Amino acid sequence: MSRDEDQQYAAGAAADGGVDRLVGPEADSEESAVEAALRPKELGEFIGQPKVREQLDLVLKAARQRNGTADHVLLSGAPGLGKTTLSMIIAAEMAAPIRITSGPAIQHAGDLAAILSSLQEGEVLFLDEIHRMSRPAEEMLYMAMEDFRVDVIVGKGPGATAIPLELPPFTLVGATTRAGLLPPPLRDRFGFTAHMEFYEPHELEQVVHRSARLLDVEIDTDGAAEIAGRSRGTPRIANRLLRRVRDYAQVKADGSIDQDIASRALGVYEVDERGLDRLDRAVLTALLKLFGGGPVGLSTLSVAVGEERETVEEVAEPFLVREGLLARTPRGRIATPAAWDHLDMPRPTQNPPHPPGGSGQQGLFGA
Ligand SMILES: Nc1ncnc2c1ncn2[C@@H]1O[C@H](COP(=O)(O)OP(=O)(O)OP(=O)(O)O)[C@@H](O)[C@H]1O
Repeated sequence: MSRDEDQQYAAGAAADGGVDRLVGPEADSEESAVEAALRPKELGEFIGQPKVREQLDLVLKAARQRNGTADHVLLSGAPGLGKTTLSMIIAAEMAAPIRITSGPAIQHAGDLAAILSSLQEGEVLFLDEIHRMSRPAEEMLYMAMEDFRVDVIVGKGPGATAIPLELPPFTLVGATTRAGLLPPPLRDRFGFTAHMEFYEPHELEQVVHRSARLLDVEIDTDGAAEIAGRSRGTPRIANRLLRRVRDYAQVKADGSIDQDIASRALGVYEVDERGLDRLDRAVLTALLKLFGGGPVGLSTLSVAVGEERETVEEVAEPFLVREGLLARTPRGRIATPAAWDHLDMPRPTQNPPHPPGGSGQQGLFGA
């Protein structure tokens, strides 16, 4: 297909709202049904995270042998790495039902009491974003986790009384993107804590192959590798990119995916070989072209790319930092040598020029 045809395809995709932050790690509102279909259902099907799998397998097997309830589990890690999936696997492996809720949905202790008091014996309670629960709910959870009991407060003021309520044993699976935000008394009440890492490219390749099989799409090894390499270490993004490449293959070719199709399709969606999208590249390009690689302040950089400060800081920068393309320093943002290479720009041979009114200090290329 010609470049013009690809551009027309891109315009059509944009009109569908399809190109907006294709590489964002959070699920978008329409994604949950598709994700449900692609979730591994048992531990043996779960790809990657070998240590977490091995340890969790022991925890669950031991609980089953004792005919007991599994210890409370805390899962931490970036969005889209499989925390929800793993919580469902825990329930399935324990042949237990699962209740799913999230920290922001529990604003009052009463909300939590209602959920806890309706749990069945052995049920798994998945509490996503557990670090965003209200303080009173969090305190109620301490007792529930440790003693399987809550005090329900009836009445207000001096006449208020606490009525103790026994709970059946249950397994709490808490998920958080930042374990460090949890108060230590809460963290300490989990019997098993697992940190989920970003996935290796070969693991994401397996995710892509598995999802392609479930979606009934033909894909070869190089096609899967191409998608995996652009998926930012995140299965959710790998699955999303696969679906977009599938669209392209269906509309523009015979429906099967090879490296050429994958690379053209993701070119249309402006996701480059390393997984950077348009916003990431705009930030990097401004940093290199306008500010000679920095250091430059976040506000200035944001104005230069026409985005909010928060967008640059929270949406673009974390991945650029993780990829070793940008560094945050007390003097401002600086590009690393790898950034010049990635954008195919010659590395400056001496100290980069300083931004107008800049600090006059040296960037990574400094002596
Ligand atoms: N190890 C894995 N193997 C295969 N597919 C996976 C794996 N981990 C995640 N996925 C897929 O990635 C998608 C996102 O996973 P999941 O919803 O579990 O992530 P999460 O960490 O709970 O994200 P969030 O924090 O945003 O809720 C799901 O469709 C799931 O099928």
